[in-house]
Amino acid sequence: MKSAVKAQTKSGKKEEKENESPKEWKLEPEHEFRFEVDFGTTVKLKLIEGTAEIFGTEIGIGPEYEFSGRKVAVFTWHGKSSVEYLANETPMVSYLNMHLALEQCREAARERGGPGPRVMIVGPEDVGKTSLTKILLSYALRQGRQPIFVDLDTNEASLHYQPSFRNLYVNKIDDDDDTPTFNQGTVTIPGALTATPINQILDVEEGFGSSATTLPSIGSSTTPIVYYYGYAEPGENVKLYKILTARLANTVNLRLDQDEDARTSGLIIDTSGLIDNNVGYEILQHCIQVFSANIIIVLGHERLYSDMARLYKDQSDIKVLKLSKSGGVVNRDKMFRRQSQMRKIQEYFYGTSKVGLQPFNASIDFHSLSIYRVGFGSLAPSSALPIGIDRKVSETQLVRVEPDETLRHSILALITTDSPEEPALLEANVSGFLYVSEIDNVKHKMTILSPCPGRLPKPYALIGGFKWMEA
Ligand SMILES: Nc1ncnc2c1ncn2[C@@H]1O[C@H](COP(=O)(O)OP(=O)(O)OP(=O)(O)O)[C@@H](O)[C@H]1O
Repeated sequence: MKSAVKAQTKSGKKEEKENESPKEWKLEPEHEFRFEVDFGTTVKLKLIEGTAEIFGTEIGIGPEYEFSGRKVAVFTWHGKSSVEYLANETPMVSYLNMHLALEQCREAARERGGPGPRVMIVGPEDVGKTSLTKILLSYALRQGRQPIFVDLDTNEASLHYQPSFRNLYVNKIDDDDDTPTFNQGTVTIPGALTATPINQILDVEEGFGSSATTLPSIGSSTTPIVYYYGYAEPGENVKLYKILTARLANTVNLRLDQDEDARTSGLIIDTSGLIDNNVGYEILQHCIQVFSANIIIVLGHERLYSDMARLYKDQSDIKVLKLSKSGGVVNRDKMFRRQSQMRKIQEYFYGTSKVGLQPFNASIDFHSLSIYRVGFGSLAPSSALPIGIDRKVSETQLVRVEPDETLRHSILALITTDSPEEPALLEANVSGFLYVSEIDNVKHKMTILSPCPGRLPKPYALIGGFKWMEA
């Protein structure tokens, strides 16, 4: 069988004119067609014949897929042709073998009724951790599994749901079983720690999500779980990051107790690229422990692999494995990362080019929303902390933020708690995000952009370090 793809570039924000004629590529078996698309440029891609996949998700023959601000690989297992400028050295066979090994663990788990593999993917920045996560999740899904995707990379918001259904504020937390829910049909933003049961095909254009029309009901076991850390880097507030990841792990375990398919399918955990052997290792070991990860895949880093293998050599229940980085993985500079973060926030409120959303502006009184920042640490040097508060305590100290000019352009995470006390506030799950567009100090009002109209569900919000400007 022959696989052929056609790609066409479109650029120029204003005219949106198609400025390149389509090109056609034919892929040999186990070859990859790689391309990078800048922000402001769009590449349309179409599979003409054969079979192909993008980070594990199959693309169909016929439809046009659009990419902007993305770095993409189209891979085929079956193609046949002789075009030598397509990449033929890909580690996809080793990724498939990894998947097959995980499948064996899942099958054994199903027979025993026990837990499936809890896989954590670790490595430095830009080695393809998120891409491997997508591939393993997609392959598992294609075999009828329902793994939970845990995203501990606060730099990115990989979770992307086609927001065809928006009813954020009816988000409910069932106090009895302590399983917070995050409504389907939303995207999360950078700074969030999330766990999402993957039971629908991943969206090839956006990375994660679903364009399926059948969405599970609110509060079902398939809705994502979201906590707000508020910063891009786990090292920014290590104590808070550890508290929230432990909390997320606990909630995931509760979810798994109730859902046999997810339990036997296991977890795939994507991590941040922080691997320095000081706080990076401390955080990794903490995450391995709280999620009871039993398969650690080290991607593209020999030293990290040998350190991890040494650290867990006496724990026979934990396997440390290594896989190589794909030659196609692209380094993203600070600017590109920042643009990706801003785009995710934009999409949270306004949707994507395919599924647009209409957020709502509202003017609310200062006193109708209590905003808290976690930690003095990120705000002030030790010498500037209030007397009697040391930095360790201050990292998780809740500080009430009085609205003023500095709040303008901030992102707020609305949390579902009835109590303004620690730890309820600190560890509450997120029901949605708001953007503060204006502050009126005279009238004591702020203008917020909200994904849905009406009253705020709970009057508490957390603020982190993210600022955004409406384009
Ligand atoms: N085989 C490939 N061909 C082309 N591009 C790729 C390939 N694999 C990954 N990429 C791209 O390279 C970039 C980095 O990959 P990815 O996000 O998977 O790395 P990461 O290790 O998760 O990075 P970080 O930890 O910094 O978030 C992404 O833009 C991704 O789309």
